[in-house]
Amino acid sequence: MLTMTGVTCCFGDKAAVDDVSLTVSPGSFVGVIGRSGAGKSTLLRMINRLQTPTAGRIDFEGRDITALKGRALRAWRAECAMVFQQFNLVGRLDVLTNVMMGRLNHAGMLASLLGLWAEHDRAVVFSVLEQFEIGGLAAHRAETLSGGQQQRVAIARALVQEPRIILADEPTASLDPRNAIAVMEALRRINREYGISVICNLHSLDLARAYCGRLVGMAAGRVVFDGTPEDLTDAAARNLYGIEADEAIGAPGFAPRQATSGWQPPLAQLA
Ligand SMILES: Nc1ncnc2c1ncn2[C@@H]1O[C@H](COP(=O)(O)OP(=O)(O)OP(=O)(O)O)[C@@H](O)[C@H]1O
Repeated sequence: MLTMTGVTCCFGDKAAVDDVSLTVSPGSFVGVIGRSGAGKSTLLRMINRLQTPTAGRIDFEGRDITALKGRALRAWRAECAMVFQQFNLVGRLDVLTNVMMGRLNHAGMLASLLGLWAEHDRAVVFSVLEQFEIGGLAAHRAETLSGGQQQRVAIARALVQEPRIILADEPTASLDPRNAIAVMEALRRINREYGISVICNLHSLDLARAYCGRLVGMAAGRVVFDGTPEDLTDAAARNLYGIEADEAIGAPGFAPRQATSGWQPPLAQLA
């Protein structure tokens, strides 16, 4: 269970996130929605401590995340993997090496630097690449891939980290609708088949409604909506997005696809 209590983050005298209290149950798929500047990225970045809260407290299963330092903080970051809008891959390295970086915590730094990956780690990575239909790209340099493929590589890297939570910050923002759906399907698969919680900032309300079990709406740093996609009426959405409503609500081409995959074994059994 992830719990945020009275969490605030100020930049100068402006509160980007203002007194937010939220609880996220294990295995949830939560979409954080709201117009640009509402505080969505700052909220996610505080959970993995890329940003330090100015006030309040974040707890995960009895651990005070806000107080973590050094090795304990690094361990927490391995437990809550982050996926970014701009993928954050090393472009000149191949896909396999990029995804292997997600295993650093398991494989050890020296072995990783020398490329001495254990058979088990390689097997886990290849299995995940296959699941995301990018196995054939393992030897390709990351910078030669399309945006949608790069984002699936980034999600594969997050998954092989074996995190408890995946924090995805606008993972579809730079993708066309088809690739956006492929990326959301990858996140859904991680959530459903591995039971990993996903907290995902999304600008497209259609994607948020189609893929998230719970929507948290932010405005001016505060939580102003918290409910299921069904609870979010068009009027409430228009209120949330203000002048961005047409862009967020009306984005065409995001018809959800049904998940096609069956159950897969957890990572530990893949190799
Ligand atoms: N490092 C920073 N320094 C100063 N101000 C910041 C910083 N990061 C965010 N802000 C401000 O905090 C507010 C919230 O920003 P944030 O990026 O969290 O919003 P957002 O909802 O994710 O927006 P977007 O959808 O455009 O990414 C904005 O006014 C932004 O300008």
